[in-house]
Amino acid sequence: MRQVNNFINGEFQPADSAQRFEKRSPVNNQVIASIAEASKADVNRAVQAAQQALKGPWGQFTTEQRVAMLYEVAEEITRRFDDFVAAEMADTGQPSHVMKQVFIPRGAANFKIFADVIKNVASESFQMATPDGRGALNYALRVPKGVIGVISPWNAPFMLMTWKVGPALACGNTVVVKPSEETPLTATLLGEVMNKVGVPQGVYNVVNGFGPDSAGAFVTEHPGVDAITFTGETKTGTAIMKAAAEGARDVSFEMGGKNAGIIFADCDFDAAVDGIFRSAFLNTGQVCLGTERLYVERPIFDKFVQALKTKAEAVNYGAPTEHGSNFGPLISKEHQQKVLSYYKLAVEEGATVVTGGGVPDMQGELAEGNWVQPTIWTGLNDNARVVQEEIFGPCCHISPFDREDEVIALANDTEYGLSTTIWTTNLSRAHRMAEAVDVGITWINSWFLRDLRTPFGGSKQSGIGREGGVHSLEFYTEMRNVCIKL
Ligand SMILES: NC(=O)c1ccc[n+]([C@@H]2O[C@H](COP(=O)([O-])OP(=O)(O)OC[C@H]3O[C@@H](n4cnc5c(N)ncnc54)[C@H](O)[C@@H]3O)[C@@H](O)[C@H]2O)c1
Ligand SMILES: O=C/C=C/C=C(\O)C(=O)O
Repeated sequence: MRQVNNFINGEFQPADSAQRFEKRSPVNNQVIASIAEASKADVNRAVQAAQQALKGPWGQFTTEQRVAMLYEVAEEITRRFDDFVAAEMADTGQPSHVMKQVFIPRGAANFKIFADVIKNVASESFQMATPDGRGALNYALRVPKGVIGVISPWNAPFMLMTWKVGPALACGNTVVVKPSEETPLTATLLGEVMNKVGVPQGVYNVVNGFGPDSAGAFVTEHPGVDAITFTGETKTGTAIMKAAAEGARDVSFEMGGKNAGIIFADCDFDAAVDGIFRSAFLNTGQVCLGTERLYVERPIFDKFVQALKTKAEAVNYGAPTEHGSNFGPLISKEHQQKVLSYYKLAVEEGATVVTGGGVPDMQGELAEGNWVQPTIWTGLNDNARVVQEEIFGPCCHISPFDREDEVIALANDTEYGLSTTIWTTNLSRAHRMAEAVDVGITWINSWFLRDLRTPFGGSKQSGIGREGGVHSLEFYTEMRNVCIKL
């Protein structure tokens, strides 16, 4: 069985305490790896290594040298593409085409984009008048923040972890990464890449373990960690923010969502059905940007529900290694139980189950996997728990609407504000809607179409701060103003 160790100061090391935990496959719940569980002492060593690296060669690198190194990291990820695809498929059980087309290429892209940003960003400068008439010149310097704690989730592990490690390193910081306990494999593989291309020891460290009273809390509570970037559930973000308050350390948070999809009758119908099918069911619904509430203009409501149902009923369940499978399991038994509890609750709350609502009939060892059916409901009020709470499964509730102001109010009736996907051919309406829906990311006639230079993040309880392009620099660098009296 695969033995996964922590990666500290450029070395793969078992835990100080020799403690380990098991990683199970989502497709059949067989144990596939044994993971070293980092103790407080291990996290301490990782933070110290990261602090030392700031003072060592990495701290002396010019921007050009860092940029060249990050390009090499991206190229080595691409050279080892198949290893990353295999590791991520083993961890998540998701289909190979999703890994190959979206998640693993994004890992390499996340290093390249921030190398390009840091290479091209200009420094801000202001000239000012002074009473003696000679004036003064101000200019801003950007310096690394220090050791960045990276706490990442399981749903798109490599993409979401590198989305933070890329900019952190581009800006000259060092990192201590705590990947999700459910998906440690690609963060570990990245350690091999770092060593291969010669990233100095201590720049990239990985400690494995859980959240509270474990590696997650040890990282976020460590006074040597200068700032924390986190992707995960809103309630975890709340706990991490409390830890970050000690020492008044900065945070960047990407958190939960209960994203609304809005379909107007004038949309390109087939494109809208395809887009919503992806947004509700890609990655078995385990995408923070996914649609769990759908509002469809009344004239096309019945036709839309029927079209989405037909597509949902045509998925091919299967392990990623099985030919033709395009729909994977949920990440864990625990998450399967959570999603199924919402399937039950929907019925109790009075939903009409259009399709799904249970577990598919799987054969052989796959019967032990964390499968659920893609599920569509109608008929619930907007205040039903199923319409208000993030489920993070392959499911959505569809309501009809009649007026623009009505659907804006419905879309905004949530504590979250991550993203929305709006389908209409009326450009004026698209602009109006984009201003009115209170989210960080609005997609018009598309979903999850990503330009990595754009600001990415959520409003309300979906996030704090924006990452992407130059916006990442706000968090990953400290800005200093220099004022020169002329
Ligand atoms: N907004 C976004 O960009 C975005 C992207 C992906 C996922 N998400 C959200 O992530 C969630 C799913 O991921 P998850 O279940 O892995 O999230 P999670 O919050 O349970 O865990 C995320 C990470 O935090 C760690 N953690 C848990 N408790 C901690 C604590 N007290 N201190 C420090 N670390 C702790 C976990 O071990 C894991 O590494 C969903 O809510 C989803 O919406 C958001
Ligand atoms: O599941 C959440 C997906 C988040 C996506 C990103 O963070 C990204 O595309 O950069």
